[in-house]
Amino acid sequence: MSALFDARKCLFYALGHTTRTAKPIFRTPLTWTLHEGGQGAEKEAWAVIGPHSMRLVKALFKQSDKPVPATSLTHPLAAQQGVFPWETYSVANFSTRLSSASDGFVDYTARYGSLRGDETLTVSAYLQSRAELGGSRDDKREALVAGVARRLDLERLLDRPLIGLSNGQSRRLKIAHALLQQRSLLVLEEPYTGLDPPSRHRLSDLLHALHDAAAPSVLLLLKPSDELPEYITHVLHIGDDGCISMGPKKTVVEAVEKAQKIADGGSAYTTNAQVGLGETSDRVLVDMRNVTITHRNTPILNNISWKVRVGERWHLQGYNGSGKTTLLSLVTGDHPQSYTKDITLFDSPRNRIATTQLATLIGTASPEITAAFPRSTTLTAFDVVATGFSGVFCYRPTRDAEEVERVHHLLKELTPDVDPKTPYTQLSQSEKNCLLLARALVGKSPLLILDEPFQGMLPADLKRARKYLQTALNSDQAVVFVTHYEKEVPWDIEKGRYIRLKDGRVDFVH
Ligand SMILES: Nc1ncnc2c1ncn2[C@@H]1O[C@H](COP(=O)(O)OP(=O)(O)OP(=O)(O)O)[C@@H](O)[C@H]1O
Repeated sequence: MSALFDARKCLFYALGHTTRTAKPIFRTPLTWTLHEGGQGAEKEAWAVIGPHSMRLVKALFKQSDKPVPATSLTHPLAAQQGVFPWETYSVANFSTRLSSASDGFVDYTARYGSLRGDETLTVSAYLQSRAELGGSRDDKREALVAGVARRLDLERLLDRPLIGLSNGQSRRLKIAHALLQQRSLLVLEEPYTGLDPPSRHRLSDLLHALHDAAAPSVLLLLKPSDELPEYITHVLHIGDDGCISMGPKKTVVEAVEKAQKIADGGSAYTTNAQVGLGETSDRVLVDMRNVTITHRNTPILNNISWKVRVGERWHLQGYNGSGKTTLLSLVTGDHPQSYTKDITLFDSPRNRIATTQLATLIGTASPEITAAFPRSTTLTAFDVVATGFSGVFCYRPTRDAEEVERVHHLLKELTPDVDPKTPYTQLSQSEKNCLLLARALVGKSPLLILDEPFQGMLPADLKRARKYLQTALNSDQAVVFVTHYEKEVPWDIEKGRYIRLKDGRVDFVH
């Protein structure tokens, strides 16, 4: 089998910058050959770790940065197939939801209501259309889609509307989409973020099998904090300084971990016994009694009763699709069925309290909000945090000096390297996530709903954010923290409260 690319002492320069005046993007000359399906001297399976990994992939395949010398980068497989190098790979990227076609605000609550027009597009129809675009022949298309749906455990979901898929389910669909393009290499950008542990294992097994059979070969792009799947044998690490180190997994990982410990003084996941716990009282902020939610005869939540009191710190857990986001949408008032259920919020029956008022009483951060936040906005970093006072998605002027100071305080604590005047769109994904967490915290709301708030954060940002949650919340603020990973919970989980959902039911609570 041919190599996808062959780089020999290759340096990359930003287009338009001469090699005389500019520094190379990556400081280390790259010598790396990626073979299909891990062929070669050893069967290699590679992961690239570091914030600029996608830039490296684009430089290698699209020459979006200039390779120097020009002869130092070749693409034997593309040459053999008579195609362009960028036609030999597809990318599955997980930073936006599938339904978000525009640059404006995406109404992430639409999934809870009655669906209209293009919102009714089903998983099955979507996959068929992607297979068609991927060039699959009519007579082969059905079988191809059925095979991909089976491998990604999507068969049960084929009749669901796209918009109804949970975060984890839509990730599997994105991988299916990339597979249907039938390229030689599948590049997955942070595929594990937001997946529950069994789904992670299943995905690793699938990627391993695909890669081994070169059907297609797989290249993973991961964050430094991600666990490396077992089947990965080799790692290429790009440091913040642009230096590249590469080789067998164990050697590279040990060296990187050592360097990181020295650089930032230890792990992000330390917890002292009492850190982060609030002072509880008997006042109940959220009271749900025997709540059941169905969508077109599909049961989503089943007979849920749950109370959240002042100062309580809750860890909410449950596998992908178990109903966590739906449960929280009843608390935030985003779910239309919340009006007709037995739910009391902040001492009022749900139908007596306006959703806009709830938005000021609850600070929320979630992958849905991250994906929905307008990308065509002119908002600056400062403005984005200030929208949190009213929980809105458009410019909201600060009212007084106290509000201005509060925004600056959070910017300093959570994004110290970001100029408050920087347009939101120019920031990295990790910086955006920190700002959206600051947005949730800015109003010091009595209730915080933090749904996987660390998703997409780089280790230094995560460490800063977690420390802030441990030390700077008011003791009477109640928090619901959603994560698949106990080590992310900012307080001592033995002392905090816990609720686990399974198939829409409360499976365990303490
Ligand atoms: N409008 C809808 N139509 C059909 N099914 C829906 C709809 N909205 C949600 N669902 C289904 O309800 C289930 C619960 O979804 P929810 O987003 O609450 O799960 P979750 O626990 O938050 O998952 P994740 O961890 O993946 O985010 C999923 O199986 C989802 O497909």
